[in-house]
Amino acid sequence: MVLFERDNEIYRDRDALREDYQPEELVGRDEELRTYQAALQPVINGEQPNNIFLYGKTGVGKTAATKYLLAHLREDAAQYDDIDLTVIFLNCDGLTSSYQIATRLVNDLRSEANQISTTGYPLASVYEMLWEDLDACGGTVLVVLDEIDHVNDDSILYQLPRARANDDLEEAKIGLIGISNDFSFRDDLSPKVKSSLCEQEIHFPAYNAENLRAILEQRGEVAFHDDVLSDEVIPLCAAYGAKDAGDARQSIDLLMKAGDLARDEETDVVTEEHVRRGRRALERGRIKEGINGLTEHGHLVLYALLTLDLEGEAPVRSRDVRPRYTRFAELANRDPLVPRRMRDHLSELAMLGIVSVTERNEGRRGGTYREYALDMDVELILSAMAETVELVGVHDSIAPYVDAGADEEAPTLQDFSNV
Ligand SMILES: Nc1ncnc2c1ncn2[C@@H]1O[C@H](COP(=O)(O)OP(=O)(O)OP(=O)(O)O)[C@@H](O)[C@H]1O
Repeated sequence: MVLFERDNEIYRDRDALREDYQPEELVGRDEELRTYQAALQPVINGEQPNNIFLYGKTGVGKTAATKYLLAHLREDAAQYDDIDLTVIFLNCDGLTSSYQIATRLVNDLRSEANQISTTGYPLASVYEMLWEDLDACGGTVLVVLDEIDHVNDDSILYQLPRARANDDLEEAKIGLIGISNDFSFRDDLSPKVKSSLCEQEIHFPAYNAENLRAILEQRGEVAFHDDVLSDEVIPLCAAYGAKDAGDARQSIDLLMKAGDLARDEETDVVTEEHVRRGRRALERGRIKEGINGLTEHGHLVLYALLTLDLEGEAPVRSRDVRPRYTRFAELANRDPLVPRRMRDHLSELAMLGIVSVTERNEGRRGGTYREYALDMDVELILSAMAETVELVGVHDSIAPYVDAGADEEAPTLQDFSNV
């Protein structure tokens, strides 16, 4: 019996919609690419490279532009005998200190047999090794630090760009390219780091619907068979993308989700309806991830609000959520937070789009206050909160939603008269 059969009615190459796909051309980024290219020109001229700092929100093409231009730079540099170019690309996600970055760079420059341990050396010794290895490498070395805002101390951001001026390097010409989507990171840099790292700053603005359309058309052509996408699919994905955050990654994900839904249904056309449903599914995924990322008290506050909402009590003020939250915290064997901290959790839930907030006015003499209600469907929230429900018990109001056979061990709370 054949269980798996190849289905390629919809996709020509689905991988072209994945994060790791590097498009041959970047569309809608002409101006930024021109500035970036000019900033890299000294490398080809055999001059000391600029330090470059790229910033902009997530998914606006900072990494894609860097990989695209550096691939061309390498290729074009190869035709000049007097240019010896080395590029080291490091994503700083998971690397939080200058020490970790420096040891990674040393190991990237060394052979397998000469790797150093990632702990145990004084920072100054690691820098010494780094300067030696960079000089041994010689030529021009471009170090790209993507997601540079993960690095908590700025020592390396100061040391690397200034290594030559400080006489640490004689042979190698080093250029640092920092990439960040955290705007406060740039603003918080100390003046001395800012002046060396941000020699050339390039801002990548969010994409508008027209940019996103061009990007999606380019991807769509590679990923889908001809005539599979109905006319409204790409404009709709682009319009949603522009409305949300101008993030190309999010728009490409939406196009893929719509394609997957069409494929699962074994239809041979992707329609507007697939996009709309795909958007809802992705949204649910994001919310679920948001709930999963909350702390225990965040879950307890959400559980309290959920039960009040189901009992028809919402919109409800923070002070009226409190008794139930306190009771749930006690049942879970946790010390309840003070009211202000509990309110912070309600605000966080509102920021995630799980809870809606309404500002109310108490009339001429009173101040304003906020009321909270649930803004998400119950099953979705519950599916992300199984552990909390198990810890606290099943409140009467959620009983109809909890699969009876799913967890026979979970206690049921009958007596909520005091909360
Ligand atoms: N101008 C473009 N043309 C084609 N594809 C693009 C363009 N801009 C972005 N993309 C694609 O969108 C996705 C996200 O882009 P990229 O990773 O470069 O964003 P980023 O700005 O570096 O985001 P982050 O800050 O989250 O790392 C990638 O799949 C990339 O190939």
